[in-house]
Amino acid sequence: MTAIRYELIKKDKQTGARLGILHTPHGSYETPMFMPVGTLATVKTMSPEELKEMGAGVILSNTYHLWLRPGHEIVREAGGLHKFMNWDQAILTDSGGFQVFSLSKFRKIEEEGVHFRNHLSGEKLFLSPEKATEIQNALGADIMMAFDECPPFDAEYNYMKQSVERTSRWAERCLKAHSRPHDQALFGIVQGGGNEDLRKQSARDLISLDFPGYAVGGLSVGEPKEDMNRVLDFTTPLLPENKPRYLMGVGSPDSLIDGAIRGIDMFDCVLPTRIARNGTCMTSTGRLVVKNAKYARDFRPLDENCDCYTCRNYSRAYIRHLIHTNEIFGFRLCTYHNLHFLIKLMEQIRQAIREDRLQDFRDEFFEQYGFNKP
Ligand SMILES: O=c1[nH]cnc2cc3nc(NCCN4CCOCC4)[nH]c3cc12
Repeated sequence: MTAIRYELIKKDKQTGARLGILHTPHGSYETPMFMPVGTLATVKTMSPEELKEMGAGVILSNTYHLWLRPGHEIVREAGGLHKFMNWDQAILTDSGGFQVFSLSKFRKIEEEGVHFRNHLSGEKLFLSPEKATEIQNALGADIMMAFDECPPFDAEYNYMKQSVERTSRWAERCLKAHSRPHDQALFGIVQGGGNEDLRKQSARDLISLDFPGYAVGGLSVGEPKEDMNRVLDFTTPLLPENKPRYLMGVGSPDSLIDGAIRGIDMFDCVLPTRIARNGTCMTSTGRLVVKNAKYARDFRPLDENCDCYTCRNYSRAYIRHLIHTNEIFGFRLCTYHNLHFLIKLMEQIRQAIREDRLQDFRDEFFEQYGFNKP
């Protein structure tokens, strides 16, 4: 018996989307789902109560960042991440591989692991599949990720092939090092860039190791959205229907819809929380940069179709004033709204799957939001 179980409820008749339930030791959640990112054991400016109020279920934290600060041993002594951050729902931790590649200029990849520098102090560090697994076992997230390499999307074919094969060997080492498989589900991460044969090889290798869930990695790294969709078109069908599929680092409204259409169940991204702190908000008619002077006397809510706490109680003029004066409450109001917007979008996607009309929903949403039609 593994820590999590994916229950397939129904498939959309118009697309490759599916409605499911992800059962975890900290609750069961409908999929497709969006997972807010709380890199340093907090979804920036949000309290656990506010996250629950808006319908957040699974949230993310980052192995690399928590390893550096406060250190995984402190989190272990606190009783694990759930206790430490007072979050009694589900948690997923990324394995640190992506952060090493995205944060550290100097890095040396060897079979054993990756040598790199602490992005804060410059001190030399080393992460291996075993170390990344030990850290995640100490953090105690319900879902943890295998230690992988996320190469550039346009990496040279032979490099990409070597990287996929090493990531598969690392995945097996993570499984062997994993000390709590009944409490924490370890997901494998499919790599291979934009190469169909390498994606097939990576999926085959990982499926042979029988993970309880699979992530599609190596995407949302700057490649055009058409490339991401093309890769998903031939990758998600390779993955077992009865296991969850997680597309890492994806969180714009169009990509969430297009990922769900291609059979993705789980998404995460810093986008909604990051742009909120810059005063940029997602609304049903497109992005709204509330700090723009044109909203100085606009007393409407951010989004007239939204019933979130922010939109029920505050105006664009007030939020603009807060962002303009660098008031933290302004960041909180925009963050609350953006996360609520994406969590509600996932509910609309799930309802469209129930009604076998996700393609129609995509067309309506793209039209209203202002995304160009395919
Ligand atoms: O292959 C991966 N392996 C393990 N973790 C990942 C995390 C990932 N996160 C992204 N993209 C995040 C892109 N963000 C979009 C918003 O702005 C910040 C970056 N792509 C990712 C790929 C991987």
